Amino acid sequence: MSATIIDGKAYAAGLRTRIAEAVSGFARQGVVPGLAVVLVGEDPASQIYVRNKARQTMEVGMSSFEHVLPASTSEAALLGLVAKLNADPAVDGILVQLPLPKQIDAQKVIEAIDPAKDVDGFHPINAGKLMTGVPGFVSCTPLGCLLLVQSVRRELAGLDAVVVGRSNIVGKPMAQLLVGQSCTVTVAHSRTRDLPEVCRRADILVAAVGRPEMVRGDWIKPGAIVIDVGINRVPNPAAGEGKTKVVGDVAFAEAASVASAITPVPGGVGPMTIACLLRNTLQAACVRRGLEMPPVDMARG
Ligand SMILES: NC(=O)C1=CN([C@@H]2O[C@H](COP(=O)(O)OP(=O)(O)OC[C@H]3O[C@@H](n4cnc5c(N)ncnc54)[C@H](OP(=O)(O)O)[C@@H]3O)[C@@H](O)[C@H]2O)C=CC1
Ligand SMILES: Nc1nc(=O)c2c([nH]1)NC[C@@H]1CN(c3ccc(C(=O)N[C@@H](CCC(=O)O)C(=O)O)cc3)C=[N+]21
Repeated sequence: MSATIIDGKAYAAGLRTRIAEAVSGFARQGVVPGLAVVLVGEDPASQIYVRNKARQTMEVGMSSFEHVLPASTSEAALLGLVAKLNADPAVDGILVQLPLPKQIDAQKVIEAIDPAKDVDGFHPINAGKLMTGVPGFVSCTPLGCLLLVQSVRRELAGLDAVVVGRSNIVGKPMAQLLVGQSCTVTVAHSRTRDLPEVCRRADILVAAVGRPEMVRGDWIKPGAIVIDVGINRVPNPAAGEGKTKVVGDVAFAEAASVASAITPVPGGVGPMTIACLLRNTLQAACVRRGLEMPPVDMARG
């Protein structure tokens, strides 16, 4: 293995420390940023994950408002809660955990969130701002990915970037951010012809597909920076019957022998997503109160 392993867990911890410092500064002025997280349904993995967010929110000194609703919740009831959170002055950021149960139109819910509190950056207003280069909220996962790329390479202008995946929450905003850094960006997806060949052109390869270890070592350009967004739970018979483990969308060991830098799963993009959520909540708290956003996004954590 020759690649630098990009330690997202450590970077995220550094980012949270800088956020906590900024929050304690604001606390002296009587300002406490607040994040509301809404979970619909009892999926145990999501519950653990939402609890994790709540813990990290409180650890940086922010208020956390957790709303866990039954899977049978109606769209109207969820829209009602969103309206209440929009109007609540103690709430700076609102995150409604996706996916939502099928009786609820997720797009309707996303569009109901006040864009000034949309710390996920999923509202069309914020997506449009990203596309047009206007400051707004940038989706947490792509933002975290960009910070990790920049932790190993500051200047990205002119590099060829390939993003595999075109979802609204990861692939598309990731591509926009890389265009913003003057990369030449290709967005690949399930209809892409000869995906391995497309990936081999990438100086920066971002895999956001949701297919365990799909990207192989021989798809990687020697010296490339590889960012693995995938979170896939797969059986792990080596650890015992019925045991599982989490793997990314990239075959890690193979890729690490070709790339110059690579993010692991777990411990790469995932922890950055939550840290960026807290970062965006701080931004929301600043913008809503006319305060200046402290510089928390330095390169190295
Ligand atoms: N680490 C983190 O913080 C986060 C991780 N994730 C993880 O990232 C992954 C992607 O998430 P998300 O964007 O929400 O997923 P989606 O399912 O919304 O999108 C997946 C994308 O991958 C494309 N795709 C699927 N199969 C192939 C294939 N065989 N070849 C090429 N492209 C393919 C799809 O193409 P098409 O559009 O043509 O269908 C689609 O654009 C998942 O593993 C998810 O768990 C997600 C969010 C946060
Ligand atoms: N409105 C909304 N916003 C989201 O940002 C959002 C969402 N809905 N729905 C689900 C996806 C997924 N996602 C992850 C965040 C952190 C980790 C994370 O911290 N992962 C750790 C642990 C992985 C594990 O062991 O399970 C790691 O990669 O090291 C993973 C996945 C945010 N999402």
